[in-house]
Amino acid sequence: MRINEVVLYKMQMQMKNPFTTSFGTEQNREFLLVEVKGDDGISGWGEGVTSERPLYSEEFTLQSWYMLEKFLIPLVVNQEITHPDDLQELFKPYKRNHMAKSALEGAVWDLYAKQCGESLATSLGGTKKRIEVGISLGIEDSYEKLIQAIQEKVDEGYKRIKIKIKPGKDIEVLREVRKHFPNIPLMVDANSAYTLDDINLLKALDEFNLMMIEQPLTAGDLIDHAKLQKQINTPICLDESIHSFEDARQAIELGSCKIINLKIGRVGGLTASKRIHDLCENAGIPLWCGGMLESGVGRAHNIAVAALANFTLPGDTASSSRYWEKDIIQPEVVAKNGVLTVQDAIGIGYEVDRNEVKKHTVAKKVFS
Ligand SMILES: O=C(O)CCC(=O)C1=CC=C[C@@H](O)[C@@H]1C(=O)O
Ligand SMILES: [Mg+2]
Repeated sequence: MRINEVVLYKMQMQMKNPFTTSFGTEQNREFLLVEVKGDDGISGWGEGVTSERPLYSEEFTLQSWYMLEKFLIPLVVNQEITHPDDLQELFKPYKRNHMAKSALEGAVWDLYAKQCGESLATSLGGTKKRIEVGISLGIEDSYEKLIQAIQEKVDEGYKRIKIKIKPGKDIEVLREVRKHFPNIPLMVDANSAYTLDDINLLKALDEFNLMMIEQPLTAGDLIDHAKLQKQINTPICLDESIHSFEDARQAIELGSCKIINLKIGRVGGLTASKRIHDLCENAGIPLWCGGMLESGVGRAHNIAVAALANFTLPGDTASSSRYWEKDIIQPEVVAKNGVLTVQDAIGIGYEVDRNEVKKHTVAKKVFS
């Protein structure tokens, strides 16, 4: 497969509602799209899931743009690529920068699947045709608003509800939620807001019959999570501690978690995602696909990867309409009663709406 041209887009899209976590609030999403053009005018698309500020990890959009322009795109443009897996080796000399690598690698995977005449899910080895999804709710500023938001999403049929917690907004919030919703599948995401000094509070979470507690301790930590998991019944799910296959291998060996929230951008792309998937499948560690407030391109990639067999728990890939007045793909992603259908169409399975992309493009560069 020859990559004749690469187009880099910096996008700005206003989300319908602000999304607040323990480290900040986001509404005006600034992210990247990568388009790779092969022979016969076929394009592959990938999304860079950074934000304007390095709040989630050390990566941010301006830095990702530079990483792609200066180092990664030159390795790929005007090159023959035998298989998207080859990019792992090609990108190896450059450390981390996983979201930048994932944006370009994802576009090449989409092009590869289209040229093979199959869906991206199929190219990845995905077998599932339907995917159960949940929804991640940001921190609300009142109990009433949180209860109302949960009720709305339960009524829409989402298969699990994820709420954010942080010190001072945890036990009481969960008591209130469980008072209204004693039996819904419920999980919490702490986004690293706690330490082992909070052990008694973290033990108290066992009372709420949570599916899991996501990333309670420091980003990147495995040792303290392993100590914590031995002392609480609630399964720990890791997000910001799993940036690679190696992290996943060590987390499993140490017993740092019982579940992993896989994010394609965080681990450096679809090839790494497949490797982590296979490792976790063999170790009996279930996965679900996390979200980074993606546009439809990133959402499509998340659906494709969640078609792999060991993605057995509902992920965060909610409908496009939860985030955007109008998405940049057609058709939009629509979860029906908390279930998404994996597209049979080739590649990511959705058409990229070039007019919509143009409306939200604030910078663009063509490499050929
Ligand atoms: O895309 C979605 O709907 C999930 C959003 C979400 O929960 C997150 C987005 C980005 C960083 C995190 O704060 C958080 C997460 O931990 O998954
Ligand atoms: Mg998380």
